[in-house]
Parts: sequence; structure tokens; C-alpha cells
Amino acid sequence: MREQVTEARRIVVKVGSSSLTTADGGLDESRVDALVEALAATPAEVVLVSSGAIAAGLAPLGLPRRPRDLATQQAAASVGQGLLMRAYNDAFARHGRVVGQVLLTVDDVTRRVHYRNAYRTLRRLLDLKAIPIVNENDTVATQEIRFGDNDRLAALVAALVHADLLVLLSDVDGLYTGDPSLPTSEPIHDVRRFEDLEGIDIRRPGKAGVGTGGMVTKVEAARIATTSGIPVVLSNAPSAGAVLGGLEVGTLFHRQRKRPQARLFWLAHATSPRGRLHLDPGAVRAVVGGHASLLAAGITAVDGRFAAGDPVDLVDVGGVPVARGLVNYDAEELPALLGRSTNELGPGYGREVVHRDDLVLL
Ligand SMILES: Nc1ncnc2c1ncn2[C@@H]1O[C@H](COP(=O)(O)OP(=O)(O)O)[C@@H](O)[C@H]1O
Ligand SMILES: N[C@@H](CCC(=O)OP(=O)(O)O)C(=O)O
Repeated sequence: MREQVTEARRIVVKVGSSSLTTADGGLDESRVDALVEALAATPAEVVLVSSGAIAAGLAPLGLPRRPRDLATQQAAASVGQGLLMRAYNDAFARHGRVVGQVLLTVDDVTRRVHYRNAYRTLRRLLDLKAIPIVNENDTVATQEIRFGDNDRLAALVAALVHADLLVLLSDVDGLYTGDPSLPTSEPIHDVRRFEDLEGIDIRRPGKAGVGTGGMVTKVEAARIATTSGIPVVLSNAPSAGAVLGGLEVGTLFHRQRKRPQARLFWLAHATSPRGRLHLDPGAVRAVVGGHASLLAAGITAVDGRFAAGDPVDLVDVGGVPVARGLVNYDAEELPALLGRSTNELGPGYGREVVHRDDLVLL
């Protein structure tokens, strides 16, 4: 059993186009149903990042294969995204679950102001027990500002929502030492250090499939997530139930020790705080000495007007800033929570006020 999986409370699952569509370009509803069954069975909160809009739009538009030009890809995505959501909506409804569509651009997960909006919507959907279904906003993205692949988008979404695990589901049952169709290629069960992958062939497949990034973007996504402290499992879509059940299938990328320094540097130096949280001495010790997340129980007062995702200063009893962090609540929400333990607060308020990964000591 993998404790990285069985102990995860929030999981981002990314599924590729090739796992959802038929070879001739159409949505394969039986594969959607099988995936949804596995996702609905997990007790963790799930954010689904789903590709497949372009692929699902091909058959209805009479397009024989994935178009090369951006405008036709966008037209296909526009048709396919609705079909994809309909399929997910119907499949999750059979398990009594509600879904919400979240279309993101690169800016939404990298720029501060947008990042905050995306975070807030995703968080609220999860609080309301809905399943957010994320895709790139293909119809408005231009070549320059496009991710083009959902693997890295999924890794950034995992960091955005502080997921405990990222699961990448593809048409291959894990990472191999080379092209998986060659008999000489061997499966890799664990990746502890990315340096160990130096001799591995992760080039894009030559076949004209519906997927985009191949293994290159998956390994890159695994690097982004694991260096943000989030372990990653890569496996094939039919194994989703086994992966989420904690079975040792596919490839596990272990979390890396390195901290996301660039982001914290930005937080400490390039932001101005929108408010102040006054900490009691115990909370100062926990945050500064113990590198713990800040909980509502340790806050005595709040100043300023800020929204969830904004930078705030954490100050000690003398009003001296000891740390800066990104707050998880709006200013108006906090007064009712102060000094109360996580257990008392009940569902929807179990989150840290500032997560340890979003804190930098001053
Ligand atoms: N070293 C490797 N290990 C595993 N798969 C690889 C490797 N190198 C290339 N691939 C290819 O990457 C493909 C998955 O990428 P892609 O088609 O983009 O999937 P998806 O649509 O799920 O995002 C696999 O089908 C496999 O052929
Ligand atoms: N946003 C595109 C997906 C692009 C993409 O990353 O595809 P894939 O390599 O199959 O995960 C779509 O929905 O078609």
C-alpha cells in the first residue's frame, strides 16, 4: 500500500485525451464512466483535470484527425468541451455527485491576481462537495499564451489547491526506460531523484495519436509537483481505481526536498501585504520555530481588507512582522473563526489560515 495515496485528503487527477476517446475521434463514454466510478469511490476531495475537448470535437465536425492549425483546434475544443462536460455531468450524477467546469489560461495559474480568483473558485467548489473539472481554456488561448498540454497545468493546479497527491492517467501504465513498445524498455516503479532519469528516453511518441505532450510533459509535471512537495503517481486510466486504492501500480515520483524558493522569494520581496494577522505567542513559536501552518486557534486579531489568496503579514504580540504568507480566507470570514480549533469549526473551515508552503519567515 502507498501511504502517499491512502493518506491523501485532496487529490488532483489528470486524464489525457487518449484515455477518453476512440481511435476515430469521439468520446468513449464507457471509458468516461469507468474513470468516474473510480473517482466517485475515493473518500478524498478530487479535482479532475481532463483533456479531450479537441479530440471529442473531431467526429461531430467531420474532421478525420487532429487539426494542425490553432483555429480549427479551437473550434474542435469549443464543440468537444460541451460534450465532455455533458458526459462527466451524467456519469457523476449517477453517483449522486455534482460537477463544475473550470476553464483556465496560463495567466490564471501563474499571475497573482488571477491565481487568487482561480483558487477561490476551486476552493469553494470543494467546500460544496462538487467535483471541479478543469481544462485549459482552449478557445481563447493563442499560440503564445498556451500551455498546450494539461500535464503541467495539472501540476500547477495541484500546487494551487495544496493537493496531497497528483495522479496522471494516460494510455501507458507507467514510465519506462525507453519507448514502451520496445521489448528492451523496462518499467520504472519509483523515481526518487530526477537525476536518475538522465539516461531515459522520454521523447514524444512517433505515432499520430490524440495526445499532445507525450512523456516529456508528464515528467516535467512530476518535477513541478514533487518540488512543491506533492507526490505523483503516473499510471494508465483503467488502473485509476487501483491507484486511488493505494495499490502499487504505475510509477511513483516521490516528493522532493527542495522548496519552491522562487515563489517564496517573490512572496517576501515583491509583494505588499494587504493585511495583518496578530498571532499569540504559541502560534509564533509554531510558525517560526516549527515551520507549521497557521491555524485559526492561534490568531487573536485581524487588520486590513484582503481576500483569500492575498499576501498578509503575520505579526507577534508586539506588532512586529515575523512572517508573510498567502491567506486562505477573506478578511470578513476570519473574525468568526479566531481562537477556535479546527475541530470546532466544522466542515468547510478545516483549512489552515495560512498553509506552511505559502509562508516565508521575515
Ligand atoms: N519512456 C517512456 N515511458 C512511457 N511512455 C513513453 C515513454 N516515452 C514516450 N512515451 C509515450 O508517451 C505516451 C503518453 O503521452 P500522450 O500520448 O501525450 O498521453 P496523454 O494523452 O495521456 O496525455 C505513451 O503512449 C507512450 O507511447
Ligand atoms: N486542452 C486540450 C488538451 C491538451 C492536452 O494536454 O492533451 P493530452 O496530452 O491528451 O493531455 C483538450 O482538451 O483537447
